[in-house]
Amino acid sequence: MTKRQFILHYFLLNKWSYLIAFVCIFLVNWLQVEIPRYIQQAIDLLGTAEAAAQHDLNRNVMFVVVFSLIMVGVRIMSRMFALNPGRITEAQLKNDLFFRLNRLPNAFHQKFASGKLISIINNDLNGIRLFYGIGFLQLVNVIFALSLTPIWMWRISPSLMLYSVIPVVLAFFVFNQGFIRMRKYHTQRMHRLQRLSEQLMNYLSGIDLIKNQQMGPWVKQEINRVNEELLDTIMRVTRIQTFIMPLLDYANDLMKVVILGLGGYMLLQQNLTLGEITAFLSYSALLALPLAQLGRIAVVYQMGMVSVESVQSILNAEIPKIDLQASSESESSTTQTLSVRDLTFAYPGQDSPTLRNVSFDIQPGEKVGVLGSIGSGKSTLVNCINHHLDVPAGHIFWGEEDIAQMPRRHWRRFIRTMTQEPYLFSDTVEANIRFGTEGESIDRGQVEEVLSLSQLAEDVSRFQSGDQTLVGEKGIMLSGGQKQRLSIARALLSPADLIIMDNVLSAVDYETERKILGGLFNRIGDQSVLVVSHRISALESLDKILVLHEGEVIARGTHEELLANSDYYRETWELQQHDVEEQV
Ligand SMILES: Nc1ncnc2c1ncn2[C@@H]1O[C@H](COP(=O)(O)OP(=O)(O)OP(=O)(O)O)[C@@H](O)[C@H]1O
Repeated sequence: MTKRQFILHYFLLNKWSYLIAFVCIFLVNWLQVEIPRYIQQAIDLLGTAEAAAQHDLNRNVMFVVVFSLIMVGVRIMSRMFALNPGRITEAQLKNDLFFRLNRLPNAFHQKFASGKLISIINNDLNGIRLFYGIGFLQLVNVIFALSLTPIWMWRISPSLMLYSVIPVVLAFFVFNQGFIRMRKYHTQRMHRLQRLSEQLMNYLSGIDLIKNQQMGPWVKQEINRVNEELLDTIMRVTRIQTFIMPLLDYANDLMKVVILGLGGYMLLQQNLTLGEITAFLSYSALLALPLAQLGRIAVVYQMGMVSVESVQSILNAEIPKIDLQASSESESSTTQTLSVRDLTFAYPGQDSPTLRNVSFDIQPGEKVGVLGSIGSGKSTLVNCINHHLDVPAGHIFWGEEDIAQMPRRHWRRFIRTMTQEPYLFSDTVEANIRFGTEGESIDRGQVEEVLSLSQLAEDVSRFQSGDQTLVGEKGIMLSGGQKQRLSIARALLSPADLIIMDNVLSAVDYETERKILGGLFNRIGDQSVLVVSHRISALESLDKILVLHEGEVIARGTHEELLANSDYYRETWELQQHDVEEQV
């Protein structure tokens, strides 16, 4: 979508509202220029003593009063219908952005820092709300005011009108120069706001580390630097604004001087009446507000344009074509075989691949383990299987279906991944377990069952409010092991055909790990499981274990077979035996 199409698309969302506002603004402006006409006639009738003139005078005064009252009502309506679309557009855009962000692949989120996204959603959408609300109202108002008012002035005296607008034309010229300069700074301001938000998010996420490592002064200095840059841009915009905004006011004052001077001279020459000069002055007053508004329109317009660009950087980000396909509603009746065939994967920009020629199958109901040292590519393999990473076609299959050709939403109905860094929401234990299952009929018994399967029930019973205890932001109130077990409980609540556990038990002791896995395998009889770990104790009871080393599968088999055939596996096992003995 181009910028123009974007603006039009959201404009048309509220077309009826804008249409009513347009008519109302026209009416207000028409009434505004009509009223001085009656005032003019009334003033010119003041010196006449005839009864007919008295009647005309009363009629003119009545018109002024009635028109003024109508104008109040229409003005309120014009504001309502012109300002509401700004709010509606902002709300609609928030929905559109969240929808898009939810569907964009991981590659997008890796490039776009969360702080920047938050700044776009808060600051840039603010700019768009003003653009579609007050921006529209003031623009239409100014167009009508600046076109209707001079026509009426022209009708009274073309020459006085031409002389009196000279100051305004000059002010416009200078104003335009300021407008061009401001555009650059408005873009800079939005980008610096995004950077500040990005920095703040970064530092707040690591606030514990910053305190522990006494990095406070350095962080303060960094934030101060970014803040100073932002302030500098804001000050530049303000300087230009303080210079050009009053210029338009001065132009209006100057216009009045011309009207009084030149108009007074014309009055003496009897080319104009007193009423006509009064009307002229009223018209010049009518021009004062729109001229002052021009400055604000310029700011709103520029902020709106910058904001549209930022929002478009999200809305125009490409969702992979495959994910746009409607996911088929059919559920698999039986679990399929997962086949990884000759998978080689390199991250973008990497010379050597992280995974090399990896091949294995997970049969329905089979429990498979992957053992590998730190950095051997275990998480990369998991993220290829669950399609977080863009895997090449023809290497990972679910039954006969190539997962690279499957919409991700469809694929994730069959697969559940528990990661080594569980994410918890700032809510209660129960809400975290139930998260994402709204609409499904899950009773308390099921919640208690998964709590006990993940060996968390005892911990939760010790919490002051049981499973209604608030876990704090990102689960700050829980230990690392409790967080991991809570994420296991969450994953167990919603069924899946293939469960992947990526190092999820690294923060629990060997005994708890044994209990969790034992209970888990009992419960998930027919489901396939892939357990990834660098601890052999988590894998030894599985049907098959793959040994991953520097991205390659260097051995495979059962625990006993590997002890007999793989030196790497045996040495790792012997080393880990000491840890087990220490914990027992
Ligand atoms: N997003 C990424 N972009 C580029 N390289 C990456 C990315 N993620 C991981 N890598 C690299 O890929 C290699 C394998 O990482 P991976 O996280 O898969 O290992 P792992 O076996 O899961 O390690 P650990 O046990 O520490 O979790 C590492 O060298 C890592 O630096």
